[in-house]
Amino acid sequence: MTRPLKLIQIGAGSMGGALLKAWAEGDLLDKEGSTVVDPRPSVETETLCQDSGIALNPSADHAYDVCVLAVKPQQFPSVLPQLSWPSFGETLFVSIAAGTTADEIAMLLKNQADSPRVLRVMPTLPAKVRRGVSLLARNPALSAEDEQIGEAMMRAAGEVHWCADEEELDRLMGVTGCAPAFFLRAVEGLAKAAEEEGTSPEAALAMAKETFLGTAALLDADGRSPSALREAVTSPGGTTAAGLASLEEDGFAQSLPKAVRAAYRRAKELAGA
Ligand SMILES: NC(=O)C1=CN([C@@H]2O[C@H](COP(=O)(O)OP(=O)(O)OC[C@H]3O[C@@H](n4cnc5c(N)ncnc54)[C@H](OP(=O)(O)O)[C@@H]3O)[C@@H](O)[C@H]2O)C=CC1
Ligand SMILES: O=C(O)[C@@H]1CCC=N1
Repeated sequence: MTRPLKLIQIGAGSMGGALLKAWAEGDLLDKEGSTVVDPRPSVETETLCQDSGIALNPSADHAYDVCVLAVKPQQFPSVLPQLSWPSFGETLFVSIAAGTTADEIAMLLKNQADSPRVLRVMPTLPAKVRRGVSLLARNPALSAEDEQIGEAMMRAAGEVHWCADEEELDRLMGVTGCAPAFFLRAVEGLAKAAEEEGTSPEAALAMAKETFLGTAALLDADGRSPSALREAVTSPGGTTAAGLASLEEDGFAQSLPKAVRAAYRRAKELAGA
């Protein structure tokens, strides 16, 4: 892939806005030839479009290399058939939605394009700072160039992992797409614990957040596995061992696999929503 991409993005909310920021900051896009559509764009999106030259809610039509579908899965049945850009002939559709399958999307787009090619991607919110992890699902309907384009887009926002198919993507989305919320829930929980011990809310959040960030930085820099680093924190017969034992008593070992399976079940429910 050598040429900058002309992109149209439908939806620039939480995740769409994060990806847009990563793409606008790099050299992946032909920004003057790209467009964002969102009926109520955030101030951040308005500013980003103004600064980068990306068009926001224009009335004029262009031809686009890629159309990113970034509305909620529940909005797909109403939004996709209404897309009114007639220049979708050769466009690759990239969906970031949980659950909704490539076949369902192609059906919803049947009035917009003949045999639409759909790549399903599951990004993560840290894409906003180019530290995302994106799952991409192989699809026999895609060409090698489609795969290259999809991979280049998601690499501009962090790491990529190709899944053999959509089923694998749905099974793994809890480990990637949802997991930032799981980690952040742990930060919230630790901050609450500090508050319960009499610390001010600001100091409680600061210590929980910095401990989380420091641990992530250590994991990144140190070279040891998470298990080895956990053991390095856990002095034999000490306080961490007591805390970990309490977590295990509460079923901690099972709770994350259970959460990943709950996300998968919800993805299946959202397919066809
Ligand atoms: N949030 C995340 O971390 C992740 C989300 N995803 C996927 O990303 C997608 C978007 O999720 P998220 O960003 O969280 O949701 P948001 O609700 O934040 O974003 C959706 C955006 O689409 C806008 N929108 C609604 N109708 C239209 C329309 N007709 N045309 C254009 N834009 C429209 C919404 O506007 P309004 O709010 O005014 O309705 C909103 O700004 C989902 O499919 C989700 O599964 C995937 C991975 C991670
Ligand atoms: O909650 C959701 O459904 C989306 C997909 C993964 C993260 N957020």
